[in-house]
Amino acid sequence: MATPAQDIAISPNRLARTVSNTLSVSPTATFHSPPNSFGGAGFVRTRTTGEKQLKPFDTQDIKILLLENVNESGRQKLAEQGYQVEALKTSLPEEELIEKIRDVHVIGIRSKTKLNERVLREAKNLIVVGCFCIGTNQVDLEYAAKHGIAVFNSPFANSRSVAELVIGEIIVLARQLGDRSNELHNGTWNKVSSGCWEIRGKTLGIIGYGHIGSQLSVLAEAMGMSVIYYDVVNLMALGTATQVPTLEQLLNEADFVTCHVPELPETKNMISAPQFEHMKKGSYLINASRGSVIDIPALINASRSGKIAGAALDVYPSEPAANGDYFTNSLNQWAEELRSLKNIILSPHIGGSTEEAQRAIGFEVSEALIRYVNSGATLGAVNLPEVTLRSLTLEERNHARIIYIHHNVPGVLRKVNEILGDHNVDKQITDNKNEVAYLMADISNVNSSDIKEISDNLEGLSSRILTRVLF
Ligand SMILES: NC(=O)C1=CN([C@@H]2O[C@H](COP(=O)(O)OP(=O)(O)OC[C@H]3O[C@@H](n4cnc5c(N)ncnc54)[C@H](O)[C@@H]3O)[C@@H](O)[C@H]2O)C=CC1
Ligand SMILES: O=C(O)CCC(=O)C(=O)O
Repeated sequence: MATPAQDIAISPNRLARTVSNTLSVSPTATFHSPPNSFGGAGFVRTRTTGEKQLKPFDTQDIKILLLENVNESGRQKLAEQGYQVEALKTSLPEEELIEKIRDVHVIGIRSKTKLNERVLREAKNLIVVGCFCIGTNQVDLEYAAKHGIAVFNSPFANSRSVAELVIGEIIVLARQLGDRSNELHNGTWNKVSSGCWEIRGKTLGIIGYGHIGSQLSVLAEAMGMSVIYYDVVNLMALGTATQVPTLEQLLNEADFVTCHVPELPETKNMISAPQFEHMKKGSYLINASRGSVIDIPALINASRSGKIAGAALDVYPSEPAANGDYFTNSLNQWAEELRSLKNIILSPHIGGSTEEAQRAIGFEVSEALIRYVNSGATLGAVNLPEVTLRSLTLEERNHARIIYIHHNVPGVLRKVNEILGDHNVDKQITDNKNEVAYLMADISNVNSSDIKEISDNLEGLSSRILTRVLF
């Protein structure tokens, strides 16, 4: 038998074939018989660490759809696992998405693809969603959890990029640099200082002091700004920043107001006509969070009246699906009016679009997906309880990992353990989030015929949402 070190050296194709030592049962997937290698002399190890690599079923059977130009680092990592990966540069119209999603076990998206109930209902084989971004508002997280679909994101890999963009925008707005640049592009020299300012000594008001807001706070202070912030949570101030108790106070005091809150019902139109009233005359507004946070017609009025001296928007209620698409009134009815305003920076949702951020997100999210597909660990999942078990080792032959996602109702553990009762349950862990519970158990003394029986019995329980057996 090959030693683990020798196994590492085998060709990728052979590796992909030979690691097919596990199976998974989803509500609709057909049962995959354990390969002959299960428990036999041909059992192949893929790591040198003594850790046994579990695989859900033949690796080449795992189908992954990546949309919205997910970074190559992520695509490559997933492909290296032997999975079938299809990567598209754009998001898809809903009907096309529904056609495609029926077939896949894993989908990777960014902020544009809407995985709503209508779409997820058709995703019969889907076990996991990777949001290659921070925001997860584009996914119906509750529906996904109730159907055993885990959702992962990258909680802070692009935070710094957004914070740096905002610093740039503060200076560009204060100096009317966008307008000057446009004028000169059009052949007009217009050297002015009226209404142009240094940012030193000005007050930055940050709404939402999370990963991005707090990072921005540090950068802004380093540039000589005073920072105040408003957040629904009481949070430790960095540097000499100060938390203010109300949004109104922040709006009254800030020269620059910047929004870094998630898309929630409570943050919809958080800055609308009454809030513009509270802002200082000649102040500036920045939004690189979500398009729903600012009432754009109210912003257009505030700009036309001179209440605000400028604004920078990176996000919009409706955003084009692909590069090259038009940003016109057919997309947002006020688009052309917005485009005509003075000292308004409009960027195409690029807050997190840097090489550094996209590469890091590609690695981070693809790793979470691989971990989930191969070992069932939910660490970092945003909609399921976070559950993990230490890896099975190479010595643990004829062990299987049971993953049972179920409704959180009384008596389930007893029934599950009755089903697992003929085997030694080496380790078991369970946790719940809202109405959904996630159970992982490693059992030993399992042979290939037991696996189908265990799986069928678990699938027969009324509490079952999704069963997977990895070995
Ligand atoms: N333009 C872009 O490319 C990007 C945009 N984003 C957006 O930025 C948002 C913020 O990102 P992070 O800082 O990482 O999120 P975070 O979750 O770390 O911080 C959000 C903060 O907002 C606070 N908050 C929630 N509701 C609030 C309310 N009603 N009023 C005041 N504060 C409230 C929270 O308590 C939290 O401190 C994301 O949800 C995402 O939508 C994120 C990355 C890139
Ligand atoms: O880069 C993207 O596509 C989305 C960035 C973003 O808005 C996020 O990370 O939430």
